[in-house]
Amino acid sequence: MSFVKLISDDFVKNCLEWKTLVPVIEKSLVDISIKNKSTIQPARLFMDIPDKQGLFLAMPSYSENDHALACKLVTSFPQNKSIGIPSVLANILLFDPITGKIKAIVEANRITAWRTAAASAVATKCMHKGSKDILAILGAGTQAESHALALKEMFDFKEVRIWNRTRERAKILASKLPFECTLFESNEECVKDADVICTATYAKEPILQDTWVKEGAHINAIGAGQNHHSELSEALYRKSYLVVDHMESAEKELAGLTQMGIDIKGEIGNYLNSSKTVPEDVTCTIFHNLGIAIEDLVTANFIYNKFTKGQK
Ligand SMILES: NC(=O)C1=CN([C@@H]2O[C@H](COP(=O)(O)OP(=O)(O)OC[C@H]3O[C@@H](n4cnc5c(N)ncnc54)[C@H](O)[C@@H]3O)[C@@H](O)[C@H]2O)C=CC1
Ligand SMILES: O=C([O-])C1=[NH+]CCC1
Repeated sequence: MSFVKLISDDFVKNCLEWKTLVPVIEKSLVDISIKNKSTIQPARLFMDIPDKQGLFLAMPSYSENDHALACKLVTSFPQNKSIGIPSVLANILLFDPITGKIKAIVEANRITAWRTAAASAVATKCMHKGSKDILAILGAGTQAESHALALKEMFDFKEVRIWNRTRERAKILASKLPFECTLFESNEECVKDADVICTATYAKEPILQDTWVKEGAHINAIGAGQNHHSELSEALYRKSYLVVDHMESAEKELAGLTQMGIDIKGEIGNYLNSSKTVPEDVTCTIFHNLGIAIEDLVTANFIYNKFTKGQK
């Protein structure tokens, strides 16, 4: 009799390091941009849970190269934080790609935090050729933490700044990070002269304005659920060069932007494999990090392989 393997967040924690995860995520972003059916990922399903302001998402994907079939089931309940539970809770189901039989359930809270930040690190390296002295993070939750860790590790920023709506949470985040951070009362002051900015909140109104952002800055836009473009102002989009992780997903999830006539220039995988390049004269660059299933698949598969090796 065979059992479904259960892999906990504690096991995941011991497997993940940025220097190994970032190349795995980079390869997955290139693979998904090659439209040849060996990597399959439909736009994900969103189900609203209106009375809880919650969301349920189903994110299936398949990779022939990785010999893996997976589906992440993830919820986003922003009110959870008030009762001490993470807002985003995820599990990844891994299936045998030959038979379709389930083989493991991987707890994926940490995977979600880390694969998203790894994708932002990959995009920052690819899209931003300027200096990397000042990093500004708007938000102080799980994603803010993983982004601070990943980007500091990858680029060794001289200064890491944090702004949050409530200063208390920014202080808690700063106390957890293994390096010094500067806390800001104002989001405008926080991003002034920043080379790279990450937005990782549930803000439904823009928390980043075009006039605050210095020329040449790079922005990773991570937050705000189904309405993914609410954190940045329309004017900022208009003056920036916008790239996404997955075009098919963006057509759905960023429809509000395209309806305003804002052009999505391409998928990050096209830039990573040099089939497209970011022009040198752009004012600012934005990577819209929607978060895609193939990133979850490759990370869960990587963890599963470590888990099963340990059992032999
Ligand atoms: N792109 C991706 O792959 C992923 C995106 N997300 C999104 O990232 C965002 C953050 O997620 P987590 O860090 O897990 O959540 P969290 O609950 O740990 O942190 C949320 C942060 O948003 C701030 N915030 C909440 N409402 C706000 C508002 N109206 N204005 C300004 N700040 C506000 C909170 O103070 C907190 O700092 C969410 O929008 C979530 O949907 C989450 C996981 C993956
Ligand atoms: O990609 C992802 O896992 C998520 N995006 C928004 C909430 C969870």
